[in-house]
Amino acid sequence: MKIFNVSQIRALDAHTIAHEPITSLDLMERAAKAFVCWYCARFDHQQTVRIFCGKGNNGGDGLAIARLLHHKEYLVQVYVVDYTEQASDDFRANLERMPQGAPLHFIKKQDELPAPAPGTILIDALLGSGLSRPVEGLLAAVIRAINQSEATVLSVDIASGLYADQPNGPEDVIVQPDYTVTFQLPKLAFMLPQNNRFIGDWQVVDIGLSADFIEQESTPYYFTDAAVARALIRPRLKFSHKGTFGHALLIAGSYGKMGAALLAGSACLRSGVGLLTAHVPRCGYSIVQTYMPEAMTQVDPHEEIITALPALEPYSVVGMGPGLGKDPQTLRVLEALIAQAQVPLVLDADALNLLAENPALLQKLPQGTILTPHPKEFQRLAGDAAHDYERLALARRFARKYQVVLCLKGGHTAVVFPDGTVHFNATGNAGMATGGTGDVLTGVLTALLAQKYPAEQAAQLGVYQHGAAGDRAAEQRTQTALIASDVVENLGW
Ligand SMILES: NC(=O)C1=CN([C@@H]2O[C@H](COP(=O)(O)OP(=O)(O)OC[C@H]3O[C@@H](n4cnc5c(N)ncnc54)[C@H](OP(=O)(O)O)[C@@H]3O)[C@@H](O)[C@H]2O)[C@@H](O)CC1
Ligand SMILES: [K+]
Repeated sequence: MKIFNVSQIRALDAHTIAHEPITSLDLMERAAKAFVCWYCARFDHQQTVRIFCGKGNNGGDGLAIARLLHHKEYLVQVYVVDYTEQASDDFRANLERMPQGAPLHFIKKQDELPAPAPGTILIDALLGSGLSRPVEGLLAAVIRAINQSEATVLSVDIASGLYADQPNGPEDVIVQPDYTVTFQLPKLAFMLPQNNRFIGDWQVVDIGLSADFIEQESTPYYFTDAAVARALIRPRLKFSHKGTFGHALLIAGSYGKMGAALLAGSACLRSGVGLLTAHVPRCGYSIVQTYMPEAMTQVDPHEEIITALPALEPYSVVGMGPGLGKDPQTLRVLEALIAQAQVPLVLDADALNLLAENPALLQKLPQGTILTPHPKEFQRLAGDAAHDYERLALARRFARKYQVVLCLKGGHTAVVFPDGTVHFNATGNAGMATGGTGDVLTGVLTALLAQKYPAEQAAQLGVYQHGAAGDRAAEQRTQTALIASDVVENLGW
């Protein structure tokens, strides 16, 4: 699925109106119906719905939603925030369409706001993607009141006050919804951790905007959902043998951190690799042999850390990083690996920290190497960013410059290709913010590269499946109880 910026969304809107063709008022009606359909599937007639409308098209949506819910005999109260004389044409048309007797209130001053009523549903249709400046005055007061209420808050298209494709200021007044129901395509703002409070559980509803336009319009931003991920999966053919699926080498673990090697290794085994060899310090020998009978073990000469690179000939991919530590001898191994590797690499955790401390190595990374930093590791690699949009720009430049695939881990992990395109991931949950889940991802990616998935597709599919396994684990266990081994247990596609 593509993600468009605001001017592209406007162009898509205009293209649909001109070429379907459909009037903008009918398109607004379609959007309102899609919202109402979503609403009615989740909320019953018991709760009063308070709909707060601005005077642009987002407010027009709000009025149309109010009329449709009123006809369905929901208990609706409509509040038009009358902060300006200006109003969009479709807002005005929908105001005229409000049925006689529908409870419609105009709010000109803050003291005309209704008293809070816990248990109500608030629909936020104040401002949509047309936001052009920080919210002030009466609108800001209404937003503050919405945020202070104990009601369930639903934003139409996007939380009022939140920019769809650029950073907000720290003092900006923005609705904090429980849900955002957005039209046709997700907004870039939904992907970024800094907007966490201003998104809630977001859902896309289809309003039939031009599929041709969406296909032809180019964008650097994409969303990897179930359909995209499914299309990436290669079937395992009947006459395959273990050689078909590659032989992975995993260099991981140190004294006290053998768990990282086990998590990465078992995830690799559960992700379809043909053969796995784990290269671990001597202290890890019986641990790996006992816990992962399916893997072969190569022991390092050193008891506690990795100090030697094994001969690489047998292997079709190398994953390095989980639980390594940063000893100078381990750095030598990483340097040798980067210099000698003729196969794809996955570098994670301490391998990334070693890279950050030795940036000259970045220039030497084989093309298509996958790096999987969490935000702190990325900061060490690429420097500071003032906000998430800047971090995204930094990530795109980094991936282009070093011709690597970056998996910038987070709520919607951003998989950045060497061409600078960004593929945000749909799956995963906050339960996965716990030690070891990153090691699991390294194992999954290593297995996919062993199976000859190109680095870009391995990253996109691996990140998706890792998150999906985490979602299944959270369903079984709850997010609170989820641990990294549960993610391994739930791998499989
Ligand atoms: N995409 C689609 O295909 C469809 C989109 N639809 C809906 O349209 C919405 C976008 O509509 P929209 O462009 O009219 O924007 P919206 O945000 O309602 O209002 C803009 C107005 O507010 C003003 N304004 C801006 N910032 C302000 C501020 N801080 N404080 C005060 N005022 C401010 C701004 O003024 P201006 O910048 O011009 O000075 C302008 O007058 C979209 O989110 C979706 O809900 C659906 O109906 C159907 C299909
Ligand atoms: K809104």
